[in-house]
Amino acid sequence: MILKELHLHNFRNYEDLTVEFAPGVNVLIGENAQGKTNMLEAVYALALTRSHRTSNDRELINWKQHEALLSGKVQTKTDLIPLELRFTPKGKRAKVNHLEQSKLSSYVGQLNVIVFAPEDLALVKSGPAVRRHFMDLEFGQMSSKYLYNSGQYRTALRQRNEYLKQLRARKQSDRVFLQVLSDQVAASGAEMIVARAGFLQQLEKWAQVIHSNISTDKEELKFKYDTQVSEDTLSSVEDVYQALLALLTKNEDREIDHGSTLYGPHRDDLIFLVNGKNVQTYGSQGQQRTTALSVKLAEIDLMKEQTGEYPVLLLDDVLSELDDDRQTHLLTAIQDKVQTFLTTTSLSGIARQLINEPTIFNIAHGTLEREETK
Ligand SMILES: Nc1ncnc2c1ncn2[C@@H]1O[C@H](COP(=O)(O)OP(=O)(O)OP(=O)(O)O)[C@@H](O)[C@H]1O
Repeated sequence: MILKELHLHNFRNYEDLTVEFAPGVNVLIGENAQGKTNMLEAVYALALTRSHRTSNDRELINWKQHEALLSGKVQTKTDLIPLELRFTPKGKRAKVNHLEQSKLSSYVGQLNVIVFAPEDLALVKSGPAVRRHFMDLEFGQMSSKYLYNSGQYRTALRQRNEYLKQLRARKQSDRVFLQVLSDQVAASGAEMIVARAGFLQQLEKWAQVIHSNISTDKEELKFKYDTQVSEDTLSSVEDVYQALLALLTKNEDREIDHGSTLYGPHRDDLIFLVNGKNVQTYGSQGQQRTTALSVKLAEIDLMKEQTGEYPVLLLDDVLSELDDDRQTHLLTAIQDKVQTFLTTTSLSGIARQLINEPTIFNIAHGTLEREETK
């Protein structure tokens, strides 16, 4: 898919701007603090209704204004889809094809994006919360069912944690209600765990080939979904539900002492193994970067497989962080198939000759100008 046109109104430091993008590589060049990341953030927000770098929507609205508007046109193989997203002090409103969506989850999925920023290179090195966030974000874009279940799970988990705290403080004593909450956590949690295991299997298939190419066949990448339920239950929602419910029921007293839920997908992790060894603990910096890059590139292929369309790729200042070899792999993998937005302060650290006919935009003080091709 291609984001053909984007309109920003009072979004961050953009007052009012309409821009037409190219289907290939769009390079956004500018000095620091001019609005390059804000532009990528706008594309990301138009896709997912929220920012990739803040959870506070107020930050997205221009400081001097009360509302912001993003709109755009997405070209898929078959349709041209108008999208609109309004940020107001009362919340967000989203339209697809000019029709207001009552749930944001029915809006997400029209425009699929993958963002790759320097902090993503730390996917392997960081704590498990980063990898859980990665799974939820990417799988949520590919499956509205996953998005729905993870929302249900968050709500059930919050309620159960609150109730455990009340039991701990002896403000409540009803264990039957705890079981009702345990059942809700186990039901949506089981859906999430089985879906994650399935998606990871698919993603691993793509990532293995890419990793093997980048490492010139010297390394084999494998994924391990690290979850509290036994591996042989992972193909059945009912089996995972029973296993999770049993864990929650058996450990009620411990959980009341903790005042929080200790079992479920919010405690899971994803482990990357290179040649059989955990790359987080034993991998070199280079192996960790290759793993992160392989996973990101694999996502592109998986999204195409799952949705029938390539996503839009956002590369936020990431090329200069990669050596020539990895830059070459990245650029050859995406060119001529994935619409790409790439920010940089200068093209000098980038193997420019690797980019076929880039469309260059100069960004300064929240304005953007397309460079004429010579
Ligand atoms: N809500 C807002 N309203 C108005 N301006 C804002 C708002 N949020 C951020 N800015 C301004 O946007 C600019 C930062 O833009 P951005 O993060 O896109 O920088 P950048 O061009 O990517 O720079 P760098 O190369 O340093 O990452 C800053 O000048 C900041 O003051």
